[in-house]
Amino acid sequence: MVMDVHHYHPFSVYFIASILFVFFILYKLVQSWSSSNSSSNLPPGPTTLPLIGNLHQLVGSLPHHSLKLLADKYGPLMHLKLGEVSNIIVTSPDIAQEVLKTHDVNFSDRPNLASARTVSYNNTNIVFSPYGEYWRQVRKICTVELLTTKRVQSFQSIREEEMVELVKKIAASEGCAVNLTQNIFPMTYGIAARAAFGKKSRYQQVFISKIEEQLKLMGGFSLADLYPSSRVLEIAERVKFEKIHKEIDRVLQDIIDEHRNRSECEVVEDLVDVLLKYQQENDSESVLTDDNIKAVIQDIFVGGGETSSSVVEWGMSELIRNPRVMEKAQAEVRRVYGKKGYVDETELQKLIYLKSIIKETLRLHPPAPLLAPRESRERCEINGYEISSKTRVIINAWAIGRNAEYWTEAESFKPERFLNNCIDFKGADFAFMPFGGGRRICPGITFAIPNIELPLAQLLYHFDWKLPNNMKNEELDMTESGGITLRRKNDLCLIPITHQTQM
Ligand code: HEM
Repeated sequence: MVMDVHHYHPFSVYFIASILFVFFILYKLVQSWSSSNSSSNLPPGPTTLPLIGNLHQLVGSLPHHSLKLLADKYGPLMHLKLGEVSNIIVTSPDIAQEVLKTHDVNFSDRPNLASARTVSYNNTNIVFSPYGEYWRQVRKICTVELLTTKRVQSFQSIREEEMVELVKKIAASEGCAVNLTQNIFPMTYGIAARAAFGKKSRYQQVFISKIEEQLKLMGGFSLADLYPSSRVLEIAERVKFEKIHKEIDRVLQDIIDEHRNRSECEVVEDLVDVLLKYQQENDSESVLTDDNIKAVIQDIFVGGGETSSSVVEWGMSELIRNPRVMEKAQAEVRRVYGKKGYVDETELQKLIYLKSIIKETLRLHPPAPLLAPRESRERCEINGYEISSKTRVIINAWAIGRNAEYWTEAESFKPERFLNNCIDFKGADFAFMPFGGGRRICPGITFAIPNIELPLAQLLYHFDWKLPNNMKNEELDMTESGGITLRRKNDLCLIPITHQTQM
């Protein structure tokens, strides 16, 4: 009996404590549920669940797909709670215009994401730096020194050299299946690397593979970004990236040191030189640290390599699936370059049909389907709904590009829709914005376009193409992969047949 009492007492204390704890959790859940479902003036959206909000509604397919399905039900301005964070999802050109034009300044911030902090040297790259003086400064250096039309033209010989290598490699596999994906990505990265840190660096290959590894880790939603109040998740996120970040950092520091130590006469100025010069010349207040420089070089490298390659890859995929378009494009390229006998940059302006093919590819396969996340700085109203400060903004450019209200036969690949009109991707047409819009629009458009036009023109001029294993054109798999950019899930493998040019 005595034993029983002794045994019973401690148990009952734990028991009561556990009951109280369960009640406390239930109370918190109900509280968070009712607060997230009660605000009357939020944009419409599905009911949120305790703790996870609407996360369960994004499970199972790629985020831009599930967000489109939800928007079909709840409208083009939708509210979702993802984890503990309020988001608005924009799925129409009108609302995109409100965000990117009418309220441009208010939505020019980026959220402070745990997943980005380590790799972006504490948000000191261009993409993730908060809207303000530092962002203005680094963005300006890059646009003025690297991304102007004149500077981009000066990289012409780099592009042409890399293309010759590509054509040679493909021609060597005449009649056999070639993995185009594995040829295109390194080539475009090679161009970006040479523009950013000069003549082929001995670090180039290792840098490319490390960056690809890092991009894979960055794909998908990160728990730490969904629950920013959790210190544990934040630390876990940092640990996840620490090893790869250290490796990349070592390569970048070597590149910077190598640039510092070389003699002036051997220099053809590249981005690293420009940033180092800026570092030396400026007063201590606006000086760039080595970490700032590394953050910016990474931006240019990833922006310059990853996105343009995926457009070339999707463009070739669509051309194979649409033989009529392929023939018309080949006829144009072969007519324009027929006399010359080779493709260079001087005639690219004449490839009107190819340009419309690239626009159509960007409409259906924007490399950044949800652009880059934004965050509101202050409370504001859109369409009569209240958007509080620090709300994250996701613009579903992929869904807007496929919206049947704005595009006829929206799911079909029809480059002709871009002929004889001036719809462009420079930020004025909110139904078509693969490069985003407003003051944080992609600054790399001028750099990107020749990196897409030139390889496509080469591939169309030199080769006819067919699918391996007697596959029919329409059977080509077009599944997308999840990740930071919208790549093909499976590599694109095609058989090249060298085209005999008639002089
Ligand atoms: C087809 C090629 C490309 C596509 C589709 C693309 C797309 C984008 C998008 C959607 C954004 C976010 C814009 C926004 O928030 O509204 C962005 C930002 C950015 N892109 Fe690109 N990009 C491409 C090529 C490039 C290139 C070649 C570079 C540099 C050489 C580059 C550098 C950047 C940078 C630095 C930002 C951050 C801008 C800021 O936050 O102020 N991009 N890009």
